[in-house]
Amino acid sequence: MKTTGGTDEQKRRAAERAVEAVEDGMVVGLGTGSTTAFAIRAIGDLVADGLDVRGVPTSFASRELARECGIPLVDLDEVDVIDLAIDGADQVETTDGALVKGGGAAHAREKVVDAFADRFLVVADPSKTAETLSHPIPVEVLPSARSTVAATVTDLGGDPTLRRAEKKDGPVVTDNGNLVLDCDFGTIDDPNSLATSLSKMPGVVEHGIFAGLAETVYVGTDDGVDSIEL
Ligand SMILES: O=C[C@H](O)[C@H](O)[C@H](O)COP(=O)(O)O
Repeated sequence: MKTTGGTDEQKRRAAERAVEAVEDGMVVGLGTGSTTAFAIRAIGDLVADGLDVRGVPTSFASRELARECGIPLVDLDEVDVIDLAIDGADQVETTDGALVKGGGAAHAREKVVDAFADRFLVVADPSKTAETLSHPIPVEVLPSARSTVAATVTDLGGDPTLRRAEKKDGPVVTDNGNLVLDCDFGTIDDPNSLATSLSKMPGVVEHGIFAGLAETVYVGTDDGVDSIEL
């Protein structure tokens, strides 16, 4: 399910470029995933050198990593502002920066943090970029609404698949105690319209289309970083 085509070097370059925007005194949203992990480690190095920041984690995994890296943490409801959020993506539309997120099932908390942040920087590698979105959309659903949401997604032209756990029998259960339907809509010509339709479905907690939120996408390459300004 997750796109893993990029190299660690590409991910690290993108992440470290984004971390250049972190300044003393900031509250920083800490996304989830293998690319953002490089950013969290880089912020941890800066904290060890004396940088004063507080991080708002977006998942159990990002909280755990940030703790290991020595980053002081705060909960979202303890802050009035998030100055900057850094987060990865499963697919990035290069024309207007719409994203698909949630390959790690963290998109519900990520969307709250990324949308609330004054600046949202995306870190990615070239395997994530596309002219048009086509990655299946992760949809977090209340467990009791799994079948009704799946039926409505099918009516909308999508093909929903319950995300299965890899080292446990049964489904993936999110940090919020819900299930995930990966919904394949083929090529998505109008992400905003699909996002609106998914948001309206009773039982949907959050979907993985992040449209109109990112300020800049940093794409790490083999010899540098490409910036997509949005
Ligand atoms: O739920 C997970 C997040 O949305 C991740 O940011 C996304 O899946 C990208 O992760 P990675 O950098 O590991 O490809």
